[in-house]
Amino acid sequence: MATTAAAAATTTIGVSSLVRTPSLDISTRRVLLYRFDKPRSSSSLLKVCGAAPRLFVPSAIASPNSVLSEEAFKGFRRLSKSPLEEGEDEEEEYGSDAYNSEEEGSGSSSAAAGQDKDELAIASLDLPPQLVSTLEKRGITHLFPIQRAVLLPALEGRDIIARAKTGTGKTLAFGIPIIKRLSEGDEWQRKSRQSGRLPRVLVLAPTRELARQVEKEIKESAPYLSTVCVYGGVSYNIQKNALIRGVDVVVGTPGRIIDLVNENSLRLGEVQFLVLDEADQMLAVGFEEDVEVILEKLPSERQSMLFSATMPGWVKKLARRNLNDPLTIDLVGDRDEKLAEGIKLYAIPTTATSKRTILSDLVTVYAKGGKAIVFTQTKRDADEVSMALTNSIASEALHGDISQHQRERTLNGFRQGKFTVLVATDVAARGLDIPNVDLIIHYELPNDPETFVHRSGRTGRAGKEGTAILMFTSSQRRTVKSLERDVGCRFEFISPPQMQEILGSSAEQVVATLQGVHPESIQYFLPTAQRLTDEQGTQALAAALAHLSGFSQPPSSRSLINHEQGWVTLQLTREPGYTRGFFSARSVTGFLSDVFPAAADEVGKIYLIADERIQGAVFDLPEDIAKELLNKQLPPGNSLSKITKLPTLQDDGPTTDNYGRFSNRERGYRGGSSRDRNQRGFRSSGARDSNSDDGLRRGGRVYRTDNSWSRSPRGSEDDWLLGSRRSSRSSSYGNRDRSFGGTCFNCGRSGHRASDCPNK
Ligand SMILES: Nc1ncnc2c1ncn2[C@@H]1O[C@H](COP(=O)(O)OP(=O)(O)OP(=O)(O)O)[C@@H](O)[C@H]1O
Repeated sequence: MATTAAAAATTTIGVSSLVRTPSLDISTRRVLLYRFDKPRSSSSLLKVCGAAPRLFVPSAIASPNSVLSEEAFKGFRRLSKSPLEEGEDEEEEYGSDAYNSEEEGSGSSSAAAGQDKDELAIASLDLPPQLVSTLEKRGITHLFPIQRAVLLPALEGRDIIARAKTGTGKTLAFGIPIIKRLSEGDEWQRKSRQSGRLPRVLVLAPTRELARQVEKEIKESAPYLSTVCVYGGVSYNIQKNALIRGVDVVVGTPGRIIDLVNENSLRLGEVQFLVLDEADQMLAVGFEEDVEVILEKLPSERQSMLFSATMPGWVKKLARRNLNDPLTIDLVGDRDEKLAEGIKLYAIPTTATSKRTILSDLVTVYAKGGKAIVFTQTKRDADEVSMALTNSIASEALHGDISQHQRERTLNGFRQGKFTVLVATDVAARGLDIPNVDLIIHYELPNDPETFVHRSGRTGRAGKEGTAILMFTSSQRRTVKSLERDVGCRFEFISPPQMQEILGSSAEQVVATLQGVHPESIQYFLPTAQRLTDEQGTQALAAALAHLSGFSQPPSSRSLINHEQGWVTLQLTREPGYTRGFFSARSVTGFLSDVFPAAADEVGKIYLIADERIQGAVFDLPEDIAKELLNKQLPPGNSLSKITKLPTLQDDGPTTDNYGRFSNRERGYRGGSSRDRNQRGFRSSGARDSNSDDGLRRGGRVYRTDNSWSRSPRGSEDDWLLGSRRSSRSSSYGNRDRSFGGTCFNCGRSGHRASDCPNK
């Protein structure tokens, strides 16, 4: 048997020799650190990695003797396909182009690359032909690194603890060896025909969606096995009937499995393979007790594989108690970037009021009509954000309060492209494998680095490219930096898309949609189109594009500072000779009072330009006021202009809107204003609601202290009280305990507030 032979070929070496062996170290680094340039095809993971990973990193709970199965893997291929590799019956078995054994020894790099790739070719492994063919039909022809790393030890029957980046094929990493082992031998032939047979494989998943996905992956790879998925929220009957008919693989969530076990519909006495998928998430969603109960009911003679992104104490304990001398396979590493290659990361500063407007612009510009998932912290946010988006972009919410039936309909609709934006909470979207998601938006900061990795990992799957954007407020800037450190990634900081970009992307999306219009429909419109073109030329087509893009009316201007509609950002610069003392925010308000008092009254945030050679500031004004101001005669030495791009601004360090000492921070709510805010271009529901919501939801987020991530001790809904009290204390009164990172308005020096200024 290939398995036995492979086991015999296994080389066992100690950890220290692994670490000391430079060639091994180098090749592993190649796997872990290689960056994608522009991988596009599903096999690009292989192209990029070249060789399979070589290092199994033992953890505290792993065997001290980790196994280097490189040689064994080669042995597995050689033994399984010896005629090919030894040059016997080559033509007869595989045809002349199946494998060029001469190239193997040529030493040319292309030959080496070919060899690496061939090494991973699924067809050249000793797997059941049916499995090879179903995988091939799904475009799966070569093993991904985690699949290669797991294959041999799993076939040897080792218990395994494994970690790999998101979307890199963990399901088939355990799926392929288990399917192979289930499908071989006389016992299988006999058992596969028995009705009422008991499951030999149990896969535990933390969420229904993940369980469904694992079921799908196994069913599609091995349709000849009976795979049943059991999870809560749907009727028991269908699941029970399937179990009664006889089953090979049960995939499910712990709660429903226990229910079925307790009423004797599911008997676990013949389970030979246990898989714990996303074990750390079992803890996060409160399944730890259920998992422990299920494990106690399993036969002790079995093989167990545990996949987990992190190793919290409970998972370690679980592994210690239930796994037998496990081999740890870690393809992530602690110091390397934990995100799959090919995911471009951006971070964008926002404010509570501008978030929703920016969100739809980000989707327009960065998803370019493709699929996007927006992550929120709470179910209510998911509903509200989805509702707000629906005005401009087809979108649906996914969270735990939505019935299982509707959740499945929503996911199918998203998969099929019936709508393009899914707004989801973390639990609902964990582990989802939706092909071709182009964009992930973290509308709210994730609770911890792992959640960030999992959210972002919904894009850039199976070697494809993707984009993830983190939205944050100025008070969260430090958390963003910590996230970079913890995840080992770098964000590119971006500004909200400019109107020109939004218009351009909207038009491109319309053009893409036009390609889907049926030629027969087009025929009906040709005469009118011809007439319009004759009369107006390209103007007619541009009008149609503008209308279809949702811009029948010219777009209203937007602030570059907080992106609110109906506001514009102006830049004031002053020649040095005309400045009395330091140029400060006070200088701006003084200037406005002199030139146009209404502008001084309405001015929004003021930021000083961070260029020592320029004395200047940028600030927001309502569009109509700005227009009037720009027509005023200015005092000598001052110049004022409407800008389309923000210059670099001085430290926005204060957690408060401190520049607003001279500004109208609460302008959306300020009583006593004589002006009608809606006329001013406020998005009447958008701006106001989003502000209050975000205030409400501020809790439940992580309060990061001492560089550690911690969930607030209280539940997310009432947590905001704690959070908002904290934040209101710091925003209204300033948090004097913290060092102040901004610039004093009085003397212009940094490090203290104007109220504490020694020169006041
Ligand atoms: N060898 C392969 N070649 C091509 N595609 C593959 C291969 N293995 C898996 N895939 C595909 O890659 C996608 C991601 O796989 P999978 O969902 O197992 O990833 P994962 O590592 O479990 O991700 P997550 O951690 O996010 O749950 C799936 O659509 C799967 O069918």
